[in-house]
Amino acid sequence: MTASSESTPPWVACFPGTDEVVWEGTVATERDVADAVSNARSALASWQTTSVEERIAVAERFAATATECQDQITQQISRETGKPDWEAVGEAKLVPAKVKLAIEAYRERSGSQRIDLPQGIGRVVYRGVGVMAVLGPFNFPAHLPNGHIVPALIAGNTVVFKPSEMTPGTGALLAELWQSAGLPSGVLQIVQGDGKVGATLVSQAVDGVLFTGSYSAGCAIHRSLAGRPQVLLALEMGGNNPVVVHRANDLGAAAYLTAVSAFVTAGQRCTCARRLVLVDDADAERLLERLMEHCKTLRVGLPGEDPEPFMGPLISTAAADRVLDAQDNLLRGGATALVAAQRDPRNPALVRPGLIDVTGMDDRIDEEVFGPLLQVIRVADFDAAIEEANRTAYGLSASLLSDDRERFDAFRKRIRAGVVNWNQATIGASGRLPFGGLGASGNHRPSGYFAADYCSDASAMLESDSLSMPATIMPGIEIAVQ
Ligand SMILES: NC(=O)c1ccc[n+]([C@@H]2O[C@H](COP(=O)([O-])OP(=O)(O)OC[C@H]3O[C@@H](n4cnc5c(N)ncnc54)[C@H](O)[C@@H]3O)[C@@H](O)[C@H]2O)c1
Ligand SMILES: N[C@@H](CCC=O)C(=O)O
Repeated sequence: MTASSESTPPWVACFPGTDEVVWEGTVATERDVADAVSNARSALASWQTTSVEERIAVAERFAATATECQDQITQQISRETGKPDWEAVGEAKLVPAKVKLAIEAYRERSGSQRIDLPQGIGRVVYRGVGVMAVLGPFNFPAHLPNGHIVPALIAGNTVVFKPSEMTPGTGALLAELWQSAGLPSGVLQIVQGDGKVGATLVSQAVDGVLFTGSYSAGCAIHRSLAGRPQVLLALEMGGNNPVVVHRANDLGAAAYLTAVSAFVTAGQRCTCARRLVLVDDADAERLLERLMEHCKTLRVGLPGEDPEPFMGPLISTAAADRVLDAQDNLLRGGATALVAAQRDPRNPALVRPGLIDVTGMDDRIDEEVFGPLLQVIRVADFDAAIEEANRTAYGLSASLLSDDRERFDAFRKRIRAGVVNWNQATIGASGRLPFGGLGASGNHRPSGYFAADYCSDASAMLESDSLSMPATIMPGIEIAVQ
């Protein structure tokens, strides 16, 4: 299933912040990538013409295998990302769960329809788009690529998958599980390597590119596809997500949900809250006190530690450096640290969460800091809070924590985000709902329940089962006597 290669450069993945090798392999050459796409193209005709029930049967075997191998998936995720056990297990469980959801979504959204029309029988028939390139991120190395791969395979596409260069082993394991489930040869190809390998894959004759990752990489892919409108591009990118708290009676719950939104997965979820928007009153102070307490006390640590940490390390020392640099820039620009994010001495990729008041800054930069750093912005009233929440080119997730229904009605009508929550964290999106964002966060609601939509092409068919002259003949055509 892995594209073969003779003299490719080696690639190792390490446990975050260390030299401990957790996966060894090779980087795909241009030739490997071209071969993988060609193999996927050769496998397409036969996979597309198998019945959907046969494809679903393979997906269900994959789900069964992934359930049996839950421990192995958990360990690989944990070794490559440093996620605490509770979190790595949670992600491993999402792998088989996605299959059930994708089958339901396929049947509900891509099931053939018959419509009786005056001119004959109308049918809407769905078939796969073709060869799909899937580019995965590191933060959910199993769940997020799986969210593209499962619906794509069920719909009859073949796939060339490039996992994140930080988490190649989890990607390789997913491909092995499909192989064990009896997926025909060529239908899922895997190529390993960094963004350059991803760019080579996108430049090949693929029919679709299903991407989850950063805005900058998504833009690069978009640019590289200019002039190829026939290639479907589904982009799931980042966010600069706000939590607005106003008229919340239970400030303890508000502080807890805000901390979870901002710091789960060490702040490395696309849906993590980056900004906390507060109407500047006494409640705001009380909420911030509780939140500062969470920042100081929540457990940061490594997988396997007892008691179990809430959050693990960032993906690498470089990623931790970027978060701490971003904090330094904010502080230099006029922000105040309520609790400064700090590196933990045990591992250079471990960072304790930070809470920074940026209200006084003249010029706040609209960028996604992918780590445990929450920026507080105080405003005069609720109207200003919604305006502030919308002050971003992104639009992925947004939460309002409030007991006031009218406030939520105003919020949901005005907020620009694909995921809009009320008295819920910004994270923890349901797989039963569409997922994705507006603006710089992406398009097509990729992943989530609506992934079924871009994995299938709809054909409109008009059918009559016998050939005869229509009842009405168009003007200007003489019909010769038979
Ligand atoms: N919206 C979402 O659902 C979602 C989910 C997870 C992560 N993300 C975002 O992903 C980012 C973190 O993940 P990451 O660091 O792995 O992202 P990334 O953009 O660095 O990489 C994602 C994937 O794209 C590949 N890639 C990079 N440049 C490429 C190029 N020019 N052409 C083709 N492929 C290329 C990478 O090798 C990797 O496989 C954050 O911005 C986060 O918000 C978004
Ligand atoms: N589905 C995840 C986010 C995916 C991106 O990182 C959540 O909402 O918790």
